[in-house]
Amino acid sequence: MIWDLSLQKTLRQGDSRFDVDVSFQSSAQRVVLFGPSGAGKTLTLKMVAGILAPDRGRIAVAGRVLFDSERGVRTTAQQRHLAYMFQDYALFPHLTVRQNVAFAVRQGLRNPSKDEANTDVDRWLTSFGLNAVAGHHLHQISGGQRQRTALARALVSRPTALLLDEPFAALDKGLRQRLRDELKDLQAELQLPLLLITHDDDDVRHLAQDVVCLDAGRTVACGTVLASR
Ligand SMILES: Nc1ncnc2c1ncn2[C@@H]1O[C@H](COP(=O)(O)OP(=O)(O)OP(=O)(O)O)[C@@H](O)[C@H]1O
Repeated sequence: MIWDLSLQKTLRQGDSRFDVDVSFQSSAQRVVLFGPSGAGKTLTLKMVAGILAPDRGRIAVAGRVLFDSERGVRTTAQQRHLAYMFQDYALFPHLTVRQNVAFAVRQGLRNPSKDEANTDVDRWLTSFGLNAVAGHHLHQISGGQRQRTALARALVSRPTALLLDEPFAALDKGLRQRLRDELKDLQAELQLPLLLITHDDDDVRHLAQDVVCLDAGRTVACGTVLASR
């Protein structure tokens, strides 16, 4: 089993309340989380990443138990060693492409210097075709290059799995297609478990080995979600 999740959490904000009750098991490496806006996809990914604590449940990825409320297992996000890529990429605008990628391997609190040598950083800058813009700041590069910078930063820390929240949402159709293919090749090469959120049917068709559908905070049969589109 690659993904073994059972998550329960209640969130409250003022008078409103949102209940998450998500469970799924999958032996597929590439799993897509699919569902309408507000279904609880990002909350689910944040719980897997260790950014948000479930009230109860169990999270195991590729055989490692990351959280188990019954057994008192609660690993931190750092201990989980998963790479999480946010919807807006969460890159640092004041750093260059190289510094953003190197950020994940920095030592201590100091930002990486502009041309500090690091073979892992070089490897990913080269793999993603970012060498020519390595010294550029984020406003000087394209949307696709920003997306690749975020992916390179996620991979440079050698994660044990990749969690991506709408990684292609900000891109036009052609670029989206190309980067989707690149991601698929990369995942196959590294054999990294991948959990990806999307709204896009094409992502589901091309990337998913397994699809988990969410609606109103719950795992539901995919027939209903796909049919309502
Ligand atoms: N801290 C919070 N307190 C209360 N409710 C919250 C909190 N965070 C998120 N929610 C609610 O939980 C629901 C699910 O949010 P989530 O971000 O997981 O949706 P999503 O499926 O990722 O949607 P989208 O596709 O639009 O990104 C939303 O209705 C949101 O308002």
